[in-house]
Amino acid sequence: MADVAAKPIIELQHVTKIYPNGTVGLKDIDLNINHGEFVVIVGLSGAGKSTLLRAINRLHDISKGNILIDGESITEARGKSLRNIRRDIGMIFQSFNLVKRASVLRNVLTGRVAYYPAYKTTFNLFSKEDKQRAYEALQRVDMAEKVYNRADELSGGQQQRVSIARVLSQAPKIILADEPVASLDPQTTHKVMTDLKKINQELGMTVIVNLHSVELAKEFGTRIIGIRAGEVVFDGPVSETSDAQIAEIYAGQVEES
Ligand SMILES: Nc1ncnc2c1ncn2[C@@H]1O[C@H](COP(=O)(O)OP(=O)(O)OP(=O)(O)O)[C@@H](O)[C@H]1O
Repeated sequence: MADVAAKPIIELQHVTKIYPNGTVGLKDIDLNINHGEFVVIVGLSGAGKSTLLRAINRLHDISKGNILIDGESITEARGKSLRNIRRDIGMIFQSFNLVKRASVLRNVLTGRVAYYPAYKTTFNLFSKEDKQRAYEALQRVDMAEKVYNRADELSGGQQQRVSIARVLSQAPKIILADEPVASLDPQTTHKVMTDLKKINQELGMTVIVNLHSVELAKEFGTRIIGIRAGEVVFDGPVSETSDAQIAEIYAGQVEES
């Protein structure tokens, strides 16, 4: 049992991503992320943070290397096994990616589609259990009273919380959040980050969040990974990370103190 618990949930082995136009997105990245971690990825715009998250769930194919999810290669997976691995990975986007004209409930239920054959989701044949599950996910982010509202009637922060509920209804092992608070005001930002933290602590889901704000990274993360020009330039526990180290991620230089 101890061995199973010790196995990382995500393993990146020599991962390189080169875009078709020749831009190097990721350069020979080796990284292990353990079950239950709350990892924050920081770095300048263009450093490769989104590329890294999109490589993990294979929204982007990588050019070299291998990525294992819970011991299984998502890089090599095809068909049903790829779908099954992807079901274990939920994604939260800066722009929420809700179906704006659909109800909140309908949006959250789409988190279940990977569990159904296509025809059932086309005809809205979600089970009673899944509707209950969707409602509970909305309760967890304090959005249950909006269950029948249309998504486009909600504020940005509310839409992001609905997108978190959608991920929860998917019941993944991993949540990837790509700049989830970049377009939100400070108060709403706090609420969304607190929801993610609670989900991590109470449900044990592994969370990886890309953030621009170092302050938020220090407040919510337990581990900081710094990316610069497609490379990991820092990796350490938040509690032991100094401001000078963070400055180095951004500037490429250690500040003298
Ligand atoms: N589809 C693409 N084709 C070519 N180059 C791309 C593509 N997507 C990203 N890039 C490039 O890859 C590098 C990493 O981009 P990425 O979006 O991962 O950075 P980021 O750290 O997430 O930045 P931001 O914080 O602005 O979102 C950048 O140089 C970017 O211009």
